[in-house]
Amino acid sequence: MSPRYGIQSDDHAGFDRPGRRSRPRTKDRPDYSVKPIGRVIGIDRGRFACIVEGGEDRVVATKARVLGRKGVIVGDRVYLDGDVSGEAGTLARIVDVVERSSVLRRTADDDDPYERPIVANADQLVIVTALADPPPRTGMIDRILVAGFDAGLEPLLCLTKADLASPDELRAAYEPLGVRVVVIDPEASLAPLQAELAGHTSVLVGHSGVGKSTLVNRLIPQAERQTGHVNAVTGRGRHTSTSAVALELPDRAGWVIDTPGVRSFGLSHVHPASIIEAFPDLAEHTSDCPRGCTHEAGAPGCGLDTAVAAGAVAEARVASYRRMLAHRHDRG
Ligand SMILES: Nc1nc2c(ncn2[C@@H]2O[C@H](COP(=O)(O)OP(=O)(O)OP(=O)(O)O)[C@@H](O)[C@H]2O)c(=O)[nH]1
Ligand SMILES: [Zn+2]
Repeated sequence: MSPRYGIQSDDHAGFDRPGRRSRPRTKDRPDYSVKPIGRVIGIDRGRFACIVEGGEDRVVATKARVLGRKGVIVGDRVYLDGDVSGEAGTLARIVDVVERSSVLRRTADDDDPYERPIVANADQLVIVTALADPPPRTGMIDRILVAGFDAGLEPLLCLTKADLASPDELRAAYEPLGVRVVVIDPEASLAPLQAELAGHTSVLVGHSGVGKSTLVNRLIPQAERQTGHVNAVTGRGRHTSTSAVALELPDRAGWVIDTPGVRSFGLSHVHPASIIEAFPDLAEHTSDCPRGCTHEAGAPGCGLDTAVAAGAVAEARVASYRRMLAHRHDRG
C-alpha cells in the first residue's frame, strides 16, 4: 500500500496532530473511547446517517458542539453519544471522529482555493469510465488518478459499456502505470469486479452518464432500499444527493462509496512531488533531482531522464507517469 499523503491539511488536522492527541484529557472531557462507533454512510443538511459498527442499526446523528469546526465526511468513523437506539425520531450526537486512514479530496476547479475532503477511510479508488457515450476522457482519468495517488488509494479503472467500444486503447494507456483495469459488459458476469472489491472500501468516481448508477444497482440489488433508508433520514434521493453515499456489498463483502457524477476534478491541493511516492520504482531514481523538482517532462536535471537514458526504467512507464502529471494543469 502506498504511503498516505495529504491527511495533514484539512480542518480536522488541528485535532489529530500527535502532540495534541497525547495531551491528557481533562476531567471535563469524557472518555469517548467507550462510546459506540458509527460509520457515516450519508450526510444531508447537518444530519449524519450512521451504521453502528458490529450491527445493522442505522442511527441519525448531529454534530455535538464539542466537535467545534471539525469536519465529518462520509466514511468517517465517529463516536456516538446520546440516543443510539436508531428508533424513529431519535437523534444521536457525534462527539469525536476516529483518526482517518485516508482522505480523498478535490477542489471544485483549479481556481477554487478550498479543498473539499469528500470521502474518509477508503483504500481503493474506482474510476468509472464509459468506453463510449460519453467518450472516455483520459485527461479526466489522469486527474482522478492523481487525486487517488495523493490520497494513498489503490486505483482501479473500471471501463463500462463494453458493448459499445473496445477497451484496448485505454488498457494500453494505463497498464504501464500499474493501474488495474476491469471491463464491464452489461451482459457478462460482474465476478471480476466483485473480486477486486471484496474486502475493500472503494470510492466510485466518474463523469456523469458513464453508467455508475447502473453498476451500483447491479452490484447491490438492494441499493435503492439501502439508499431509500438513508433518504428517509436525510430527506434526499441518491440521484439528487450532493454528497457521497456508502453502501455495503451483499454478504458483507466490502463497502462501496458512491459519489455524485462529476464534470471536473480540481487538483489545486495536490503537489506533484508527492505523487512520485506512489511509484517506488520511479522514486528511487529521483534522489539526485534538483530541490523542488516536479519530475515533469522537461524538468531540468530530473533523475527520471537519467534513469530512462540508462535503461533503468521503462520509457513508457515514465511517459505515462508524466502524462498523468501534465493533466494536472488541464481545465476540468
Ligand atoms: N450501452 C450501454 N448503456 C449503458 C450501460 N450502462 C448504463 N448504460 C446507459 O447509460 C446511461 C447512464 O447510465 P447511469 O447508470 O444513469 O449513469 P450514471 O453514471 O449513474 O450517471 P449520473 O446519474 O448522471 O451520475 C443510461 O441511459 C443507461 O441505460 C452499458 O453497459 N451499456
Ligand atoms: Zn525529478
